[in-house]
Amino acid sequence: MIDTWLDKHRSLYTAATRHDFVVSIRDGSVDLSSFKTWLGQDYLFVREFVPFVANVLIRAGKESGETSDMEVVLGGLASLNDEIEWFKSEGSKWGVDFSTVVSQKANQEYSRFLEAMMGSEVEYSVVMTAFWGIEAVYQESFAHCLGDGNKTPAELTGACNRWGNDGFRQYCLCVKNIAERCLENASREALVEAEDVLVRVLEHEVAFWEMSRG
Ligand SMILES: Cc1ncc(CNC=O)c(N)n1
Repeated sequence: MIDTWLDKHRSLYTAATRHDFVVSIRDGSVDLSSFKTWLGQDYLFVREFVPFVANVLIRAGKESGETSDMEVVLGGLASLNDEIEWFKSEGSKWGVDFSTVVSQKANQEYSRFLEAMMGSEVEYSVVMTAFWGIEAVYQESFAHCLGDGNKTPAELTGACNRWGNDGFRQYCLCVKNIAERCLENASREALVEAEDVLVRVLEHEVAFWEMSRG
């Protein structure tokens, strides 16, 4: 199901996973002020993403019928704990003071979307599809920066490894499998909604990368 949707929305998926900012990290031409802007905004995003994932965790425990779903999501939540610590150390490395960073419009809109996804009327299959999309865009984007022939600056490989590593890729595949299993049993209405939510995630991710332009 998900691969069919990605094929249908291929140009949007490519825009989200091969954005100029990501390509500039890979080819080494990245503007460091763009990187700092992204770092500050992403730190704020991740703080909003934690309650969303916690909500997914609760639903995985109650609604999934598969004990392994909860373990997969718990793994994701645990890595967000490390991630917040990583952001703090990157913030001091780059001289970005998160306490003064103001959430930009694209970030606020993404947060509002995450909040809407936490409503009990949103089906588990739809939430899982959104969750997969959010994680997969970062995995694909940063793995690209580590791929053959990259000229990624050494000081940025930490960021790329965080989401581009093989463990994160495996975790995204687990989330995708959960979403696919849920979509197999979903109603026609839920399928329409899940596709729409996936498209909106991709649009939010493109707008998020766009903030790095300053
Ligand atoms: C805007 C955005 N999308 C996805 C991720 C990846 N998930 C958790 O870190 C992220 N950090 N930021």
